[in-house]
Amino acid sequence: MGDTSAADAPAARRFGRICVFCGSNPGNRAVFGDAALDLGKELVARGIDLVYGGGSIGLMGLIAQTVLDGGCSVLGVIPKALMPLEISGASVGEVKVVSDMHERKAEMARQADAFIALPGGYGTMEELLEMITWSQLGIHDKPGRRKVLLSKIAEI
Ligand SMILES: CC(C)=CCNc1ncnc2c1ncn2[C@@H]1O[C@H](COP(=O)(O)O)[C@@H](O)[C@H]1O
Repeated sequence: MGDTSAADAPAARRFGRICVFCGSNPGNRAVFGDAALDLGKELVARGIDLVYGGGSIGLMGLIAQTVLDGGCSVLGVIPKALMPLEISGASVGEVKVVSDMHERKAEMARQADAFIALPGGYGTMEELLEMITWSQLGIHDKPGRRKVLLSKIAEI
């Protein structure tokens, strides 16, 4: 009794901030948007902050707005060149502008304790696979604590 292992600790204590990769489009089925909303609400319920690709459109915008509205912090990481393409209107939460895609992924990985992929297109798959291979190569700086969580991926 009283000896709580890390595996038994509440999620909020194990994962302060989670990186979510997801589509820059809403997709062609309502279930994709539902999944983004559900995950956003779940992060809020567990007091977990979000790091994501910084877009205000598609599933990215949906989950970011849900987490922000729920009172958790949102950090978007986006290359300057992509801002006109992926931010429409106001940005969501704090936005960190980086120089390119490689720096974006590195910064997202640095800021996150774990990764989740929601439905998305080729960009989402590329990001997720890179995080998995970095883990395989030991590039993640806390390999024992980092986890890759694979959710549903669908081409949208
Ligand atoms: C220049 C270069 C190294 C390209 C490699 N390809 C990529 N690397 C990293 N993120 C990407 C790449 N292609 C798209 N993304 C990002 O992945 C996110 C989701 O894209 P998608 O809707 O799933 O499609 C978008 O923010 C998009 O900017």
